[in-house]
Order: sequence, then structure tokens, then C-alpha cells
Amino acid sequence: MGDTIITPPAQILTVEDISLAFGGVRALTEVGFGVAKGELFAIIGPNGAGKTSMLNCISGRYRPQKGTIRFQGRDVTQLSPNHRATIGIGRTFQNLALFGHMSVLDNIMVGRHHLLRSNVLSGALYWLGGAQKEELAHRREVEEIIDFLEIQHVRKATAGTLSYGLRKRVELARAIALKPELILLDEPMAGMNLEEKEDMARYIVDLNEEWGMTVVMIEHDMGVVMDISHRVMVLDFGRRIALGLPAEVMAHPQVRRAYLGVADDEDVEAAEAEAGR
Ligand SMILES: Nc1ncnc2c1ncn2[C@@H]1O[C@H](COP(=O)(O)OP(=O)(O)OP(=O)(O)O)[C@@H](O)[C@H]1O
Repeated sequence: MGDTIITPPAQILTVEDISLAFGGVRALTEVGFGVAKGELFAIIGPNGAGKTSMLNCISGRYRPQKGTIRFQGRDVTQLSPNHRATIGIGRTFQNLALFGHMSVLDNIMVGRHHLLRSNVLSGALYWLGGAQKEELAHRREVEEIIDFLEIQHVRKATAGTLSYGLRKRVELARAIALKPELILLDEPMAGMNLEEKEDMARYIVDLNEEWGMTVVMIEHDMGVVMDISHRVMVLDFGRRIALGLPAEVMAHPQVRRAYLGVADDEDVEAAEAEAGR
């Protein structure tokens, strides 16, 4: 018998050598990493480190001056954000981006129509063709998402009237409604209280484990990052300074200095000793 060949998990996202500058400001410098299918991957770093810029390069909002982004093996670097959404890259934003005057249900449905009926002709055919069945199927899927995120009680409410935590959940629902293979979450827990954070962390884990979505998440709450991420990448001044398992990354001297504010060598040595225990 020959040797067993172990195939490494397929990379759903491959970021190669990305550099991005705004005038003289270098937001990202030669950043590369890969995300395996099914992974829950976190990007951390101090303010201005380039985290949102990285997410924007993946979603297509920003075009890097250098480097390549591959999604499921395909070079998507030149594709528009809409095009990337249609092939399975979804996202939420750091700041809320809901239609405040619309109901929760309509906010979620909007995403689906936008994805599935992206041109005028097919939109017209859709309505003329009496595609009610399709509409019903959409609604069923949307209801499933509403159940999953436990927002049944506010499904008819106007989005703008909801608490911040609930609006963040509706935003997540809208992103999930596009059925992305890869979802990019920009600070999903920012501004939340402890209970809301715990709920959101659970939804993200379920999304990843039960729905099989690959997650790339920017998060400042280190407790959450340590608890739920499979791997963590640390950016500092636009450069990748560490990448690995959460505990490895936290023990990394450069990370402790740059990000966690551990300044003296004694602390770094103590952290290293602790990680090695
Ligand atoms: N659209 C833009 N125009 C000009 N400069 C930008 C733009 N977007 C980001 N930058 C700059 O790029 C650098 C990285 O910013 P980015 O928002 O990616 O950092 P971040 O790590 O997400 O920070 P934060 O944690 O504060 O959100 C910063 O110096 C920022 O000012």
C-alpha cells in the first residue's frame, strides 16, 4: 500500500501580497494570508492598522495597487463589489447600513432581490412571469434566517426604531440572506453590551458551524476573538505582524508590544513562558 495522501483543506480565500495606499498613506503593505473553507478567521490590530482596508479589498470596495485576491481559486481582484457579492462574498459594515424607514423583513428581502434580480429585464420577467413561487421560496429562506437570529418579534418593526444590538442582528440577517460562502464581518460586536455580545458570538459560531459559512471577522474584543476564532492575523501599521492560533498570536512578543501594550521585556518573557506551559 502506498502512503496515505492527506489533502489540506481547500483555501476559499487567498490574499497575496496586497499593498494599498491613499496618497501618501500606506494602509496596507504586502499583506498575504489564506483562509480555509469552513474557517472562522479573525483580523485584529490597533486603530488604523489597516483591518477595514483589508476587508474592503476583499469585498471589492477598494482596489489595491498591488497584489491578488483569489476566491475559490478565481482571481477576483478586478471584480466589482456587486459581482463579488453574486459569487458568494458577503459582508457587514462597521457602521450600521440599514434602511431605517423600512421594516426588518423588507430590509432582509432587499438583499435577496438585489442579488437575484440584478437587471431590469430579468426583473420585469420576474414580475410578468408571475414568479410567485420563487417569491415564496425567498420568504421561506428569509423566515429561516429570522428564526435563526431570533428576531421574529421585530420582523414587522421599522428597522430605525430598534435597539442598536437588534439592528446589528438585522444587518447580519441581510448579509446572510445573500447566502454567501464567505462572510466578512466588520466589528460585529462594536457598541454592544455584554449580553448582546454573547448572543452575537453565538450566532457567528452557529453560522460557521451549522450553516457552514466561512467567516473573516474584524473584532476588537479580545475575549471574543480568543474564544471563537480558529486563527488570528494581526496587522500593525498596515503590515502583517503575526498569524496563527489565538493563543500563539497572543503570546507573540511583537503582538504584545504593538497591540496589547506590554512594553517591557520581562512581561514579554513572562507571556512567552506562560504560552509554553
Ligand atoms: N478611504 C480612505 N481614504 C484615505 N485614507 C484612508 C481611507 N481608508 C483608510 N484610510 C487610512 O488607511 C489607514 C488604515 O485604516 P483602516 O480603516 O483600514 O484601519 P483599521 O485597522 O480598520 O482601523 P480602526 O480599528 O480604527 O477601524 C489609516 O491610516 C486610515 O486613515
